[in-house]
Amino acid sequence: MARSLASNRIASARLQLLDGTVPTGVLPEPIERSWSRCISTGLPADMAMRIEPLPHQALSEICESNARLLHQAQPEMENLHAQIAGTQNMVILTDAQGTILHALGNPTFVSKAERVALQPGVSWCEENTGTNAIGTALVEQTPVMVMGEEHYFARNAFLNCSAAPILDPYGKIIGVLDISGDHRQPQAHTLALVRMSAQMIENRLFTAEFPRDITLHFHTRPEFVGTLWEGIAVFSPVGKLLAINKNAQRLLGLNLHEPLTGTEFGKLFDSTLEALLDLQYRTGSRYQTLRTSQGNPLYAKIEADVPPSTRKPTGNNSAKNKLAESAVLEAPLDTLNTGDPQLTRAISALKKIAGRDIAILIEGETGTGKELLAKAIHASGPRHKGPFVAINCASIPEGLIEAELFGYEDGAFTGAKRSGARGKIMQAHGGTLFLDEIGDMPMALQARLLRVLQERELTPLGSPKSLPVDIAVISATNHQLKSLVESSRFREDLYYRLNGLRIVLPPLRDRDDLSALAEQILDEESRTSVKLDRETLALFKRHPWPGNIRQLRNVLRTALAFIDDDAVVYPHHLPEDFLDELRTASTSDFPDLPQPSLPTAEGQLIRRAIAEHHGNITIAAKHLGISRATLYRKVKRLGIG
Ligand SMILES: Nc1ncnc2c1ncn2[C@@H]1O[C@H](COP(=O)(O)OP(=O)(O)OP(=O)(O)O)[C@@H](O)[C@H]1O
Repeated sequence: MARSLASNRIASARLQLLDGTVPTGVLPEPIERSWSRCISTGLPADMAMRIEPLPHQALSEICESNARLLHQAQPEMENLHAQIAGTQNMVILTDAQGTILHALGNPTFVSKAERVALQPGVSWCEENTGTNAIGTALVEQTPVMVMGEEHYFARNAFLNCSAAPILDPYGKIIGVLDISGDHRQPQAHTLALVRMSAQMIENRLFTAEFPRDITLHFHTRPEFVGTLWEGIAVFSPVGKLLAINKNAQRLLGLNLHEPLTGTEFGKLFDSTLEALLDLQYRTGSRYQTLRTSQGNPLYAKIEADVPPSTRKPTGNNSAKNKLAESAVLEAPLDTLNTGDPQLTRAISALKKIAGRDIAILIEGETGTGKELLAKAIHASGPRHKGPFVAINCASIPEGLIEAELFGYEDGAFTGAKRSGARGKIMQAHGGTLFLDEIGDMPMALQARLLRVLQERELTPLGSPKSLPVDIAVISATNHQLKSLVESSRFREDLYYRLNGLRIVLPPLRDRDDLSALAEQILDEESRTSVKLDRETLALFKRHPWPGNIRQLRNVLRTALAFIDDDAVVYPHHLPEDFLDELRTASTSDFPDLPQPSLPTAEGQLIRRAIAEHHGNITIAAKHLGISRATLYRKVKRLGIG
């Protein structure tokens, strides 16, 4: 019904178009503007267009001058193509003039004559081809979707197209990524997919452009650093901005159209580049926290070609102190209290012992927020100006964990850095050491750790001297540590040392505050106010949530990419994995669950997560907030090799 109303509206709009006028308020705004532009340039809407691809030589020259774009776009196009394989769609890349450089997919959905339009060398600029996603995205400088008869020329009505401009690191449009397909297919998620892939290409262009400068990857949430949503800014060694991506401009609250090149680091952040690099040098960590010039917290990964060991700390103490103060930015304990009674009790117990250096042990399933809680405890206590140093005992190879924790002296073992290294325990001096997945710490190290905790001093590998160390210890585990003690896999004496106060974080399925938690996450994830539909909340309440709050965050983040103008998350916005898990968990309760529809943005995220974690499915699954089994199933279904 809605469909036929829409097609009646567009049919009558087309009749007016043939009379040379554009109806107002009938078409989406970018289409209306584009039709008006086409009319004002005298393009006749009923013109019988001839498609003339560029001759081979001219196309080769254009491809050569766009080699950088082609090189960085190709892998993302292949990813995208793998996801839409089997649907009637093509992935297309054009240059900044709208000329097709590369197209993937077999356009069997169109006639031979129409196929010509989708091949390399054909121009889709608005001036020649009228309203179309590629040309209109170039003029509007924003992602655009053009459906069937919204195309200015009737001969292009066989297509539904979604296109997003691709910007170079200096903010200039250098091309367009587009998915074009059969106009009879639903296109609900295509624009989001294209937008995400264009962003990935932009991030690749960034990294490739500045291999030898100082690059900051940052976000307001630590887990977003290194993802599609991260902000990237590149600085010269003297702290002048060389380039910045759109995400970074948004995160820093900057005007997207203002020229920014040359801006001083200190104008964008509440610190100097020198101080940040010093902090990296002193802590030995590329991951640092800092604030925007308006005081908003950010998490950053620093990529500097200057090896930290060759840098000397500057004597600029005020800048250093300013940064050290801003190094702890976690939410205080109260913000984690969203109304679950078990958590309320835990937070009240934690407040009572604040500042008493009682070792805290946090138990809870994966993704229940153990690390977030540890950071909040640190931020709420008297050590909050000191460092918070986290170490994941499960992810460091057994042979390296000792050196990581205790540090080593110059030449302690082959392959060690000549200058030696401070271990994580020493890095946490004056602050908090967070031992994540403590249950996986090898037995031999448990004895050494126990000694440090008892004697409050440590001896680096290869050193004859002990050094005093002042740390608060918080540990966390997905297991019940007591049962590891009972099966002799964890030392009892260490267990009691670590367990001054035991906090058990409830799994999400048992929490009473799911709705409040989801709202809080939506507030954090979205710049505008977004609501959960009643049915969505009902589905949430029935879901087993094996990935807990991490999974909830990922589900909401994906859904946000797909929501419509009414800013409400409906069940059909939810990702496939979530619905799959729900179907498995409650087949009879929800016969109306949205049916699977490939492609979704999930495939994209999964590929990225697997690549980023070098094929490690366990860590990729954790990063995505889904179980290993679900990830394997998904990988198989999407044919991700
Ligand atoms: N109370 C909360 N409010 C909002 N987001 C939360 C909350 N607790 C956890 N999260 C989010 O869930 C994700 C996982 O949190 P965290 O890393 O602290 O969990 P964890 O229990 O330490 O996980 P793991 O055991 O797998 O290391 C993060 O994205 C975090 O931001």
